[in-house]
Amino acid sequence: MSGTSPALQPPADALTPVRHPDAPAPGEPLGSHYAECFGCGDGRPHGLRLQARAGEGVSVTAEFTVRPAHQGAPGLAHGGVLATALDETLGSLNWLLRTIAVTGRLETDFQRPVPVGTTLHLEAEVTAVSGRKIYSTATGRIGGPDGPVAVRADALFVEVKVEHFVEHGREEEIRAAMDDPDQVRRVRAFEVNP
Ligand SMILES: CCCCCCCC(=O)SCCNC(=O)CCNC(=O)[C@H](O)C(C)(C)COP(=O)(O)OP(=O)(O)OC[C@H]1O[C@@H](n2cnc3c(N)ncnc32)[C@H](O)[C@@H]1OP(=O)(O)O
Repeated sequence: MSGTSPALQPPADALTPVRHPDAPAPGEPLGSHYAECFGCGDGRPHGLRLQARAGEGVSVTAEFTVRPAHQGAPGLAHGGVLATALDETLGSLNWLLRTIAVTGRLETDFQRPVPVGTTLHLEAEVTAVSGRKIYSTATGRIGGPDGPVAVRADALFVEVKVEHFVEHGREEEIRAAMDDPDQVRRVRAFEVNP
């Protein structure tokens, strides 16, 4: 069964998303936005280490290989981990818009089981923008980029100011990210428009 709730239907006057002029070229890897990110960082031993690259328009592709630490049932990926892979891929679209945004709603369909050792081939795109609301959709395929869809999601990201992280994040991590001498890493940690 699949379907999208009314909260994820863009309003009739929603705008077509616009790729930021400084967005990485299609095919270019986006790299991790934050080393400690469970979705894409190298600093988390059991993290997903998802690798995303820019696509055409406001779209990305990404891969994530399911490891034993990601199991739910024996030999199968945990559904929450798969939702994380979708969320991370969708979140990386922010870098093409150069908008700071967080997931407000994520609706996921799990259509096929995903065994350990499988590489999930993900694609995501922004479909519409309305004020602070960013509507997007993603699929995860197995067996190759053109293989059958195993998981899919529709999402609503909501634009926030950098204060969202500063006010709500634990101080020690915020401080460490803010004090990073590497300007690019500092900017990417919060996906802030430089
Ligand atoms: C740096 C990038 C990292 C990327 C990592 C991957 C992405 C993530 O996992 S982010 C982490 C998970 N997400 C979060 O922690 C977000 C927690 N939630 C919040 O902080 C708030 O609820 C937040 C910011 C989403 C919205 O709050 P607020 O800023 O007060 O906005 P609010 O006025 O309530 O809503 C704005 C609009 O969005 C809509 N909206 C907000 N939440 C939802 C929702 N869950 N479903 C549908 N619509 C929603 C509202 O209806 C409103 O619409 P309209 O403008 O038409 O009235």
